Amino acid sequence: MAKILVIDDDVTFSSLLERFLVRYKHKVAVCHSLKEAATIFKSTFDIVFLDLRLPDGDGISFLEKIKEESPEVPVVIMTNYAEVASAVSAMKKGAFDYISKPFQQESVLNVIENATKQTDGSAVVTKTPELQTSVVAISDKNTNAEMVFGISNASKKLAEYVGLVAPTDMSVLITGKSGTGKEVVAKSIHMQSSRKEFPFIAVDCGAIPKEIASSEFFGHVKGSFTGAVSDKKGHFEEANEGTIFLDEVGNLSYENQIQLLRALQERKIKPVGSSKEIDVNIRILSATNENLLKAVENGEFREDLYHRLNEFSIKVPSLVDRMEDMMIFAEHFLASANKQLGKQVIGFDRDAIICFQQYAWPGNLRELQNVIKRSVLLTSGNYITEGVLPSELFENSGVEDVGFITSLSTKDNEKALIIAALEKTNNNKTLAAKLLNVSRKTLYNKLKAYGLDS
Ligand SMILES: Nc1ncnc2c1ncn2[C@@H]1O[C@H](COP(=O)(O)OP(=O)(O)OP(=O)(O)O)[C@@H](O)[C@H]1O
Repeated sequence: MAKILVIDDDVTFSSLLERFLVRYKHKVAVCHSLKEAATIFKSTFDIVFLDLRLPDGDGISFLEKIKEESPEVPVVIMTNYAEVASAVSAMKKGAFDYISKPFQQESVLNVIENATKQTDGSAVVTKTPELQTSVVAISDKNTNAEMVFGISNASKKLAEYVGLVAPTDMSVLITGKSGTGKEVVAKSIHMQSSRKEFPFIAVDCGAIPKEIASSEFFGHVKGSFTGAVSDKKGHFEEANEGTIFLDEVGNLSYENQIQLLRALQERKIKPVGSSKEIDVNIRILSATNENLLKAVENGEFREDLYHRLNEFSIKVPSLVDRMEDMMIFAEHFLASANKQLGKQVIGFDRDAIICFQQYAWPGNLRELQNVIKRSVLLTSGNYITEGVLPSELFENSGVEDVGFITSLSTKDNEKALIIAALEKTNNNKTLAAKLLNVSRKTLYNKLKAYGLDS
């Protein structure tokens, strides 16, 4: 286990590297500017991964500073292919080695092994406890056991809304396409609320036949109908003091909607066949992947119930709208697939990652999770390769552009993507701009900035 400092302003890249290193039990601190790096850096780090181009200065100057103050700390330069010459000159100035972006997982592991071998070990025992704590805190910020918070703006907004509404007792309607993680969001709201010690009961409203819905929700007494051989508690009573999550709430029959509304208004339920009312104190979270407002307009869903359920609404983004998070989720699903299947697949090779980036993921996170689990099962080597990915990932889904759009948001492969887009469109700038989802003007500015305008 090494203590590693990553200095890179590319948030996506540094987050991927951080997660990868943490998976290998390293302690990682990340900073995105030289100013931040200057405050956090101490000789107690075993290795520093340093980008050469930072917003507030040149990585080489920071390398020189480290070599002056703590010459024993190995510094690994991170470069684009185009910058290899600068990396070599950095090595002349004392850098230990360099890795190219996007990083090959094996190269990173090798460089760490070599770098830690060369240090004499004394640095490891001189670490301060305070540093260890702060480093762990940084590494843990994006995950908890079940839910991964991404780094995209859409994910940040989602986490913010969840954090805001969770401590209140408001009913929340969670919308979003199938497989985006609506139930995970509901659970997270429950776990961040004062009801977290009480039950979280998830009910799939789409799976309950309308004839038995009231018995499922409110329970029944023995003998109240054929088959009611004993008293049964309903979901509302089971969830008492806690949270009930009504998934696919749009599928409830009109009659069941009336019963549900009554229970919500009166906060009392009456089991089928019983004359006794039972007080319930529950919070309602519900989810739908349909347009419930349209169902209201069409008279299929009661407007009064809609407003009861929708005191606050949260939209969970589709995976294509949070592609910056994709590899974070992929790493998370890889770790759980390894655990479930007793395998030790290390990661994804470059072509597999590109394939992931160019696919539309209509089934969202659930599909990504399934693809990864299947791939882990089929992988006999250390890395998931294109060869084990299902064929639908290679079919032209019409969203090839999506890979470009999202990738373009990361600085380091921007130039390569622009070149690829120009090649693909035979140098037609209008089409290339369309493919990259930027305006022609933006493309011209970027061509100029990268010296591609000649
Ligand atoms: N933030 C997350 N972190 C980790 N895993 C997640 C996250 N969001 C979703 N998942 C996983 O993705 C899968 C789909 O999530 P979930 O069942 O919550 O989606 P959903 O939107 O409720 O789907 P549906 O509309 O089909 O009911 C689950 O296996 C879940 O564990």
